[in-house]
Amino acid sequence: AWLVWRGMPEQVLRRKLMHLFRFGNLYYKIIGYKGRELREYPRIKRVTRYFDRTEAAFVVPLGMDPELIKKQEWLFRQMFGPGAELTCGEDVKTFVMQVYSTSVQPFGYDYEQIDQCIEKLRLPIYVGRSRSGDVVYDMVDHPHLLIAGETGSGKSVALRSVLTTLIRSLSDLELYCADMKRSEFHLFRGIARDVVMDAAGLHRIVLKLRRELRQRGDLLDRYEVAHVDDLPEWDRPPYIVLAVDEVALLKKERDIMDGIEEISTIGRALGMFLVLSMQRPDADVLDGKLKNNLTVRMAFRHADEINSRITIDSGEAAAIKQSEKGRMVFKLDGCRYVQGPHLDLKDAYEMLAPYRKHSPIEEENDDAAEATQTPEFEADNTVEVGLL
Ligand SMILES: Nc1ncnc2c1ncn2[C@@H]1O[C@H](COP(=O)(O)OP(=O)(O)OP(=O)(O)O)[C@@H](O)[C@H]1O
Repeated sequence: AWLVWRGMPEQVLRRKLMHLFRFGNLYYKIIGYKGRELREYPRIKRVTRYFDRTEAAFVVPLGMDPELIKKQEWLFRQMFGPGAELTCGEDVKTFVMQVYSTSVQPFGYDYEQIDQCIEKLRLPIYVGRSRSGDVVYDMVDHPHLLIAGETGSGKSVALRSVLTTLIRSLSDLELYCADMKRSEFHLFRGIARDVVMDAAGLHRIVLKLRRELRQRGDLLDRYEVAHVDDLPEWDRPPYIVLAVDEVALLKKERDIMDGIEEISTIGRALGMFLVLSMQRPDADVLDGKLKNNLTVRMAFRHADEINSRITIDSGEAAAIKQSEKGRMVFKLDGCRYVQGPHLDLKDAYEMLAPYRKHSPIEEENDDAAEATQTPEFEADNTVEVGLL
């Protein structure tokens, strides 16, 4: 009977969890009599089995830093497999670990189903499906997204689906797209305010957005509020999203990178958000402030653990198989495996057709005409100097 009891899934999970606490050094140390070290491990409150998952709740001992558990959450996936998800309760000391037996298969972008998930969000990002269900978040609460992964891992498809969802759900969104690879953002011509394919174009956009930041700052000051959402409706500016594909190519463009860093620092309260993508996470580009401000990360397959650590502070994105297209480690309040929706270019064109004001070809001609005129940023600089 004892052997049968020991072999029960609940007991196995309890033992494994205790094992993990011991080997991961997850305990509270007390120095006892004659300097002897006493260890108090987290207490497993319950283990429950459901048809699709097993759930364990544990409480950290009084005095133990819960961050220790959060920092080592990769250990839980190492021990229980990619189906393990760890969440922290509201009382800060209780954690719930769920181990799913089901796996997530690739799936297509289904806008009806996505619409249901994002109903109440102001600036909705549909990430995809994890084993526990659809993953969505509000960009207003979690600004600035970084998408990284090696070539062919699914970054462009993710960018396409994220921007398509935003366009479809906000009628007054101001979208700016910069495509350093010149391969993806033609889809948004005629919809976005501006679509540029080179550093000079992006420089112009960044100057414009920096000016907009200052104007919005003055507006908040005038109304004495802390966020654009608190402004009266008639004077509330729309949200702005700047999407840059392959931002690592801009690392030598100091002016542009400074502008992007400024948006990442003060953009949240002013309603300006970033979506940046890069193939190889570059420590020079992601160093310091910018990396800290890109609070949400989608890490598709990375070439090696070092790269993966730059993106998500853990080596897990290197463990995604090459065949697992669209699979990512999604980092927001911890990490979890998520499968992104597949949206191919033709479907995206059809889906966005009603939002297109004029054809991409017409816009290309407009751009060419604009390029022959005085660049906007030069004119703007003159006005600013005049004002000063
Ligand atoms: N979510 C997904 N589900 C299923 N297949 C996907 C998904 N995302 C991408 N793929 C497949 O992977 C291929 C490559 O994807 P994608 O073009 O997004 O890669 P990438 O990371 O942008 O590569 P590169 O950096 O070279 O442009 C796509 O053509 C598609 O077939």
